[in-house]
Amino acid sequence: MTRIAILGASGRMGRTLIRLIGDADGLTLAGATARPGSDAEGQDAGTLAGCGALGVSVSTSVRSALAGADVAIDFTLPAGLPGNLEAALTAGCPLVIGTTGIGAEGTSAIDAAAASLPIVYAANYSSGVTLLQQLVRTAAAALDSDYDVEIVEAHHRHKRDAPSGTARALGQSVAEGRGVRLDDQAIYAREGATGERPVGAIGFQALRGGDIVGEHTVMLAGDGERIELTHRAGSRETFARGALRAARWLTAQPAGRYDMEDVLGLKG
Ligand SMILES: NC(=O)C1=CN([C@@H]2O[C@H](COP(=O)(O)OP(=O)(O)OC[C@H]3O[C@@H](n4cnc5c(N)ncnc54)[C@H](OP(=O)(O)O)[C@@H]3O)[C@@H](O)[C@H]2O)C=CC1
Ligand SMILES: O=C(O)C1=N[C@H](C(=O)O)C[C@H](O)C1
Repeated sequence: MTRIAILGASGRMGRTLIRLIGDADGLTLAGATARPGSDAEGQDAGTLAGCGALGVSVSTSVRSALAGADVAIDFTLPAGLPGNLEAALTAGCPLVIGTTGIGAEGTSAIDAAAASLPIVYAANYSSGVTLLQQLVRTAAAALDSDYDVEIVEAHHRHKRDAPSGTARALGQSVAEGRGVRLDDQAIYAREGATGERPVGAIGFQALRGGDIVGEHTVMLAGDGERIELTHRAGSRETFARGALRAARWLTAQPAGRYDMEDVLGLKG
């Protein structure tokens, strides 16, 4: 039995994860957290998730939620990351992190913690997007900068970061395929007299509206043709299933930072 703590239990992803844990063989909910001051504090995590009581109260103490957990899954917001990392390090609890918008500082903090803790970080836990990253790397390596790359993403109206973590990761795949640095090529906004498109630029466009779960298209536009590689998530369960798969896998790994390609065994 793998005992899992969910950090961000009151959120859209947290509640989806708890429902799946409630239904899964071999997984049990060991702890659950919400933001300090949250209305969810003290409620049964299963009741909150809509799958019936599981006997685990939502806590605002990450430390107490990790006591008795084999692994924790963090889908909170960037402000929650430092405290979650600190508590996981103190408890020696492996951590699967899905929070996006964490910036360079958050990435460095994850790298530092991964020196002594097994951590999986992925901006998108779906198998489809993990494969898409590989396809995009291959396409970008095969087609030179005569093909202009634009990455378009669409998400629900509640999303707080833009472009999405997945769009940034796909931009990183393009950069790796082309042997360039994403920071040198990224264009995140266009308005007014922009001038012509710079050769080799990697453009990003973010759409927000309604209940769109998450859609990403990488367009490679050349003269007379264009390729579009698209992933559409129809349900948050696709991310949650991937994160649970990562959690099971992580309990058997040594300290280090891993991604979803490691979990799925896609690295050569
Ligand atoms: N990697 C992936 O595959 C995916 C990543 N995501 C990312 O996961 C994150 C969560 O998404 P989603 O579930 O939609 O977001 P929600 O806003 O629905 O949930 C956020 C959760 O984090 C808690 N929280 C907010 N601020 C803090 C804080 N400062 N400290 C501790 N906990 C906090 C909230 O508690 P409260 O309810 O009390 O405010 C809530 O439980 C986002 O960054 C999103 O981009 C989303 C889907 C897939
Ligand atoms: O906030 C979301 O909802 C999602 N966030 C992730 C991201 O920023 O890429 C993954 C997914 O697209 C849903």
